[in-house]
Parts: sequence; C-alpha cells; structure tokens
Amino acid sequence: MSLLEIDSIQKSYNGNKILRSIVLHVKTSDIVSIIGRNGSGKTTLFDVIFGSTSAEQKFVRIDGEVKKNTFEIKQGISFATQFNHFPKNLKVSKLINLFFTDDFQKKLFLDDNVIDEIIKNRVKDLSYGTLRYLQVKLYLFSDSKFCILDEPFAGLSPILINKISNFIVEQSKNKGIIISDHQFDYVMNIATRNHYLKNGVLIEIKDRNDLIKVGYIKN
Ligand SMILES: Nc1ncnc2c1ncn2[C@@H]1O[C@H](COP(=O)(O)OP(=O)(O)OP(=O)(O)O)[C@@H](O)[C@H]1O
Repeated sequence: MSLLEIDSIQKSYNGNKILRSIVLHVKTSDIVSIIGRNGSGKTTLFDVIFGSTSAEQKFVRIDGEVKKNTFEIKQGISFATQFNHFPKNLKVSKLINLFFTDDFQKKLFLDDNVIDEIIKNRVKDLSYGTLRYLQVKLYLFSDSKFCILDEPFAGLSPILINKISNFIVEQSKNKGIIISDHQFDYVMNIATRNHYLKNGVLIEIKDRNDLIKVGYIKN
C-alpha cells in the first residue's frame, strides 16, 4: 500500500490565484476524480504536482518521502498529459518496448485487439483517438505507484472510453489514480472519491446532485 500526500499547493498566473490551498491524499486502489469548469486549474494542478510548472508553494510526499523535483516525482507518478510527446516516426511496437520493464504488465498490455491493429504503424499514422488511447493506456500500465490522467477520454469513442474505464479499475488494484475529464458520468462511475475544483480549492462531492449545486451542470 502506497500513499501520495499533496499539500499546501498555491499557484498564481499574473497575480491571479489559480490554486489557493490544495490538499489531496491518494493511496493504492483509490481512483480520485477532479472535476471542474474550463479554466478552473485542473491541468495547472497536475503540472504543479508533477513539477513541470513552478508554484509559490507545494508539498508532495510519497510513502513518507518528500519529493522536490520532477526527476524524483517521475519515479513515483506517471502522468498522461493532454498532449502527445511521442516521436512521430517511432513505431508503436518500439514505443511499447520502451515503456515496459515488467514482462507481465507488457503481456497484459498487448492482449488487446485495438493495439493489435496499430502495433506495426508509426505514431504519425495513428488517428487522434487511437493515439490518445495508446498514450493513456501506456501511462496507466506503466510501472509506477501513482498515475495522473488528464482528460483521458477526450476524443475517444464510447467503446474505447469503456475499455479505458475498465483498465483504470483493473490497474487501481496496484496503484492510486487521479483522473480529470469533462465526461463526468464516466468518471463518477469508476471513481472511489470525487472532488470539484472551484476558486482554487477542492470540494468533496458525492453525486450528480452535488455537481448541480456547485454549478457544473444544469438540472
Ligand atoms: N502559462 C500560463 N500563463 C498564464 N495563464 C495560464 C497559463 N496556463 C494556464 N493559465 C490560466 O490558468 C487557468 C487554469 O488553466 P488550466 O489549463 O489549468 O484549466 P483547466 O481546469 O485544466 O481547464 P480545461 O478544463 O479547459 O482543460 C486559466 O485561466 C488559464 O488561462
């Protein structure tokens, strides 16, 4: 059982406080959602946690050890960003080989008809949705204690969303997962705990009704 403790995160852009005081604790088998309106600061929060964006204040601890820089954080957290950073000319088969040190996880990863169909292609030949599916699945299956998924369902058809949802539940047996996506029904269906990000703080929410109360959706 691992524990990720995120505390006292504060971040401003041009004097505007985007994150005021974020506290979030995630342990193995948690699927923790962060829902929020466009521009509320979800991606900024993930970038700050991961260390790709600086912050006025930040505290990240994994299993009792304070993690100060991206190098240290990368060893404990895999982060599927909204963007694809894979080299365009790389073959999908090579990309997959680069990601896995664990044969068991690799075998599990490869047991998938969607991957079968693209394994001989190059990254540049994949459609947006297929590339997104590949990217999210790679980070989800990678050998890390925690995984952050920023908009994993964006651009995916319902069948692929269901597949990714099932993988999230399966992989959460061995890792803690933080997920943010505007497809809130799919997210809340699998999350073990839900949060709403508003005015720079996280509010715990229980159900769809709470999303109406906070003004994310209409009745
Ligand atoms: N590099 C930057 N410089 C200045 N302002 C920024 C920068 N990056 C983000 N912001 C601002 O910070 C706020 C939060 O942006 P962020 O991308 O974190 O929101 P989000 O909740 O992820 O939104 P979405 O749901 O649309 O992806 C926005 O007002 C955005 O304009």
